[in-house]
Parts: sequence; C-alpha cells; structure tokens
Amino acid sequence: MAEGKRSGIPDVCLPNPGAGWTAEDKARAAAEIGAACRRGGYFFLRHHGVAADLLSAVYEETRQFYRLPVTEKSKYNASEQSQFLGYRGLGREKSTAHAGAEACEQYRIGNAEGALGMRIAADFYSAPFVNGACLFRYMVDLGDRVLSACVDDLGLGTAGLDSSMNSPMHRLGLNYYGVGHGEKIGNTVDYAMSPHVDLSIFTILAQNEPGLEVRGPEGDWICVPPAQDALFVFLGDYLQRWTNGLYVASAHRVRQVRGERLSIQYKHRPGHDAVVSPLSRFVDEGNPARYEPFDTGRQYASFLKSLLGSG
Ligand SMILES: O=C(O)CCC(=O)C(=O)O
Ligand SMILES: [Fe+2]
Repeated sequence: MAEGKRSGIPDVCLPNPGAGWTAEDKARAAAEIGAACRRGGYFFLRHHGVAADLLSAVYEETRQFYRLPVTEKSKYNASEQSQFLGYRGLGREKSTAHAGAEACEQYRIGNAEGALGMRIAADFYSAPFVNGACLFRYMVDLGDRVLSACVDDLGLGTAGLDSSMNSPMHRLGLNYYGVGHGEKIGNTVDYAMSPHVDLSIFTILAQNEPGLEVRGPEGDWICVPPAQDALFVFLGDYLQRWTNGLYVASAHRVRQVRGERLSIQYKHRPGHDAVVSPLSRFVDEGNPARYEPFDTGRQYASFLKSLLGSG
C-alpha cells in the first residue's frame, strides 16, 4: 500500500479494470483495505473502473441543476414521503454540531423501500440526473467489490454480510457549496458541513475542489485533496458497529469554500430491514459489545426527519 505523497492518506489499487480478480489480487487488495480500515478508516482507491468522462458528465449535470431557479429545484424537494430522495435547499438540513444549518444545497438519488408516498416512482427523483443514475449503478458495483474485500479481510466467510444486504438502500449524493452560503444562512462557524460520521457502510467520494477534511488517527483534521484518478473511500458507522470498533468510522467535515465546490458522494448502505450490531466473532468476555443495535431503516429515517423535518 502506497501513502499519498502530500497527505499521508493510504492509497489502495484495485486490480486493473477488465483484468478480472485473481484470488491473489483479491487477497492483496483485501489486506490493504483492511489495514486502512483499522487505522483511520479512509483511503484513496485507484483502478476503480469508474470512467473519468462519466464523473465529468455528472459534475456538469450537477452544475446545471443547481443553476435552475429555486422554484424548479423545489419540485424535487426531499420529504418523508420521498424517503428523503430529492432536493435539500440551502439551510434545510440542520447541523448536528451548532444551532444553524449545513451551508450547502444537496440532492439524493437512489433506491427506495417499495413505492414512495403519493405513488411517485423513485425514478422521478433521478430524472434531472441521467448521468448520475448511470454513475449510481457503477458505484453499486464498486461498493459491492469493496465490501467483499472487507468481508475477506475480516474472515466473515462466503455468506459474509449478505443477510444485511437484501434490497439495499444505497444513495448517491450531489452537493453544491457556493461562496458565502454560510453567511447567507447566518452561520458563524468556519466549516460548511459540520463534523459527522456517515450512516452508511462506507462512502465513496469525488470532489472538484478541496474542502473535505477527515479526522486522522491522532485526532487532527487532514485535508483530502481532490484526485484525478482516485476516488476517496471512508468508513461510516455501520462497519465500525459490526466489527465492534476493529474498523474505525471516519469523522469528516467540509471547510468553508473560496470558490464553487461540487461533491459526489455514494453511500453504500444495507437493506431497509437490517439491524446493525456487533457481530458475535468480535465480542467476547474481555471485549464486550461497545455499540447498541441500530435499525438502518426506521432509526435512520427518524434521524433524517429530525434534521430535515417531514417535508
Ligand atoms: O461534500 C462533501 O465533501 C462531504 C459531504 C458529506 O459528508 C455528506 O453528505 O455526508
Ligand atoms: Fe458525510
């Protein structure tokens, strides 16, 4: 595993796309990913197989969407009925760290549990993001490969975490950070998105400008540089919970921006019915369960409702 030259962030190469995964390749990637997941919970992923052209097209589509008048964007407003797919306007999402809101506009596409309220199809919310929907499918595939590497590293066997992955609620987020967004909504903090841990298995992120920071193993904030040919992967709450803290969730935040910034974040998530708690192989008398079970369907939805209202 190489270390990113500027930042000390681990660099993991997947076997070359198209070449297939030999058992040896898979074991090497699993060991490198596992080492990064135990240390800070983040790494750059190279040879990920997601075309640079597709990422560029998604950035462009995202730019176009956020240029629309608010009346247009609001047609896709996220709500409890949309399972929080869709648009979150500036100031809509409350901060978990201060009395204000997150200083960005956001959009989510992804899977729904059955039909949405008002019988709207989940596809309605993907309509402004044709390339985004295509990227989503590639990310699901990539996410499955990364999770399979984690399962191998953890020695969870062939069934792995499959029982938690029925009808998975994966999400693709498209965020827009504008200059002065924080002041516009009355924030006085020097970050645009508050420090938090994602409610996901892991998140795979691309950014067109710097801004993302992760908390390093020594507790310092580390700037994550945008990378041309790598995606940035960081662990969410669920792998930390399943492994009883052997893998560490990565706290992260976004600095105030000096220019327009876009981020694309794909969150690999379990099925709606999954309840995530420490797996028995990571718990014993000397190492009791450190985390309560978390219902990734209902508890997650009520957490989102507390941040976004019901819509
Ligand atoms: O925009 C970013 O870089 C990070 C966004 C984020 O942390 C999130 O949406 O959970
Ligand atoms: Fe996040």
